[in-house]
Amino acid sequence: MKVLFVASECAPFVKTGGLADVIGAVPKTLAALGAEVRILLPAYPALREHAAAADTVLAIDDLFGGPAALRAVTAEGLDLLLLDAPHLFDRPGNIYLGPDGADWADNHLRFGALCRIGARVALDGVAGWAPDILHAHDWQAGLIPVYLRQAGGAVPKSVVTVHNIAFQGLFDAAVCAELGVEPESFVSERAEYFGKLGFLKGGLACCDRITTVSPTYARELLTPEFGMGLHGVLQARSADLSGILNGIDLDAWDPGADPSLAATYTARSLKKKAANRAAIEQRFGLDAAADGDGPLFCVVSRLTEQKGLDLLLAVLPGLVARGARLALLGSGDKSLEAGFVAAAHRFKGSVGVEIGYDEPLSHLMQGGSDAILIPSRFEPCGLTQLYGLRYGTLPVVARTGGLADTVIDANEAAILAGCATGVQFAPVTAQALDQAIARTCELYRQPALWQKMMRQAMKHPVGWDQSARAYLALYAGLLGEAPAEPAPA
Ligand SMILES: Nc1ncnc2c1ncn2[C@@H]1O[C@H](COP(=O)(O)OP(=O)(O)O[C@H]2O[C@H](CO)[C@@H](O)[C@H](O)[C@H]2O)[C@@H](O)[C@H]1O
Repeated sequence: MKVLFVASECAPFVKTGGLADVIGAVPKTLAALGAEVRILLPAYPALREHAAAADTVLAIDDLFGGPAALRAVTAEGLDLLLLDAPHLFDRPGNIYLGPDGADWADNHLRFGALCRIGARVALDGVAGWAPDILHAHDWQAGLIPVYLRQAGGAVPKSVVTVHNIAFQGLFDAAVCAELGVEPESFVSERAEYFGKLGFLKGGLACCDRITTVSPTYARELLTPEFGMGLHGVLQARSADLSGILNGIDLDAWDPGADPSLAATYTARSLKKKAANRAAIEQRFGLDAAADGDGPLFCVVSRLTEQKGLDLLLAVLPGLVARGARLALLGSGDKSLEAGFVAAAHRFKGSVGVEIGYDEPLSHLMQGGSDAILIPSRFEPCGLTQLYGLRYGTLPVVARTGGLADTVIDANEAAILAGCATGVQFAPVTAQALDQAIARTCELYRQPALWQKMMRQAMKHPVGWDQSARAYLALYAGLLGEAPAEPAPA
């Protein structure tokens, strides 16, 4: 089975968030299960070297204002198709935002071009390779099913995965002509959304199947509270919508072999985590923990409304009063950044903050912290709690989306049954978060129980195997083939 992935980011080459981790990881497991996956990505500066070493498989004289080429290369075990269009993608800085912090003014052309070429590869194939399935991820690839519908005739089956419905790719109707979105597609049954062109809306309306990244979020998306204006579109297609939980790359995130850790460890050598904790204390200017102190919490996150970190700011005095400490790595919203920097001054020695994006440091934080805080208002799946589970860094999470699906709350029954892996709280309010932090501190003061939970967390299956099989079964269903073998229990 041949599958074309189309996305705007892919780890380890270019990453702003969890989408990149997924695109960089799941094709490897799909390949191990027998699928042939190619990933179509823009050739940003971070990929230029790979593009230069690649074979040119398609040349385009004019792609929305300049020449372009499609280049095929295998890198880091992934088969990439790089859309080399310097006028659209060869720019420094953030892949979505200009130096002023606003979206690049031509994002409709940049990702419209990605979609246009994605549709062309899906329809005509490239260098003798033609996909059976087109799998588009998030709004940046959302127009492909629209183009396929416009093409008519026999087109490959298409799947759209929603990683985050907060980003929808809405543009002025005037761009339709430039992008080749025909009037037949600019209707409310397809890509029109209240007078605008909606990349994601179009994808959701025109694809064969829709997935999102956890079963709970798949249900939440059907509600006005979580659907962010697209709940009606999703309700109309609810029979075609399912949630397939994200996994993580077990090689890239392995506490037993992680080169970013001060000391590697396994469930049998948990004491070694102390060396990582010491490295975090030094890096963040935190006082060393004394006997009887609370846990070291960490946060590794984009600082946005979604992640609920304003709530954490509100309850920080309580966290510190309980003898706990916090190390935060993140960037995003300027007022949240300023709030955490101010908190680090106010609670010097107990709260340490690094504003920025630092992949190796994010690993060290998982390796050395006791618990990871994720108070998200909504969370399609969330990956940092999965990294936390694998690293024995117990997740303290809002009961929403994939967080609800992956962390087993340490309530009395779960503790008795020996299956607790973290702490959940609801509703997503400062008060409930404060109580969850208090509960975590109580659990931490029972070392035997805490260690048991760490081991339990580290045993929780977080790899891709089961979910990759679910994607294969979905593809097979679309192609009318027998479903893949069920995942082993
Ligand atoms: N400052 C920083 N420095 C280093 N690393 C940082 C960082 N800030 C964040 N990261 C990393 O970025 C990734 C974030 O992934 P998440 O899945 O938690 O959220 P995100 O909202 O980006 O993804 C969206 O897509 C994914 C994928 O489907 C869904 O899991 C999720 O719910 C959805 O919101 C993690 O690998 C994390 O370690």
